Amino acid sequence: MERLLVLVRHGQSDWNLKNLFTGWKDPDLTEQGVAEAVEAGKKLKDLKLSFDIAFTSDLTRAQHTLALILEQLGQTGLETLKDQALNERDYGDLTGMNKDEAREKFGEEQVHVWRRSFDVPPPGGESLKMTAERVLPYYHAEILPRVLGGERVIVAAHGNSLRSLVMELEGLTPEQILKRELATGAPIVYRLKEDGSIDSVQDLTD
Ligand SMILES: O=C(O)[C@@H](CO)OP(=O)(O)O
Repeated sequence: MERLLVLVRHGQSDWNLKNLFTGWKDPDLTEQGVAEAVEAGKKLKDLKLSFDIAFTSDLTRAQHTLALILEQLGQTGLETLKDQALNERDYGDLTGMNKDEAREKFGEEQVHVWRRSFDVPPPGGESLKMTAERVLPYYHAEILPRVLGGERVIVAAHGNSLRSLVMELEGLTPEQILKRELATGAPIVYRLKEDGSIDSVQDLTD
């Protein structure tokens, strides 16, 4: 049995381009983001992958990325489950703020802690730990059983919701996940063992 799980972060969004904290805000993809999603679809097609079910968040940039990938695969209309459990981490009061301006205002170190520490939430928002506390129960209840049951699964979501999933899958420590960045539009292809641990991983980042 194949037990295929592909994770892909959405392509560049309008707010990625403008360098704004995005979180639960809902900007669409830029032209470059569209191109990245199409490229992701082509890479999966080159590997001759196809899927039985897709999961995505409640946010446009992830849904749009998934739609463009499925188009490349000739799988438009694939059964897709959308859930806000897979949304980006909520950036709270930082949402909409320019990341460079935030560094000037609060200091480089503080902003880095808010962006990449495991358990320090940005003011009014979610830490990676809090994000994991909603992503992982959803993963274990809805996604993993499908993979273990032999359905080929693709998940299109966000930098931090996927980092929390990668942390669990790859067994990374809070220190290791701090340094793990996910590129926009770069699929990671996992094949899992019967117990849900990783059999093989192929990162399709250029
Ligand atoms: O703004 C955001 O929502 C995220 C993802 O783009 O940013 P960061 O890289 O700071 O986690």
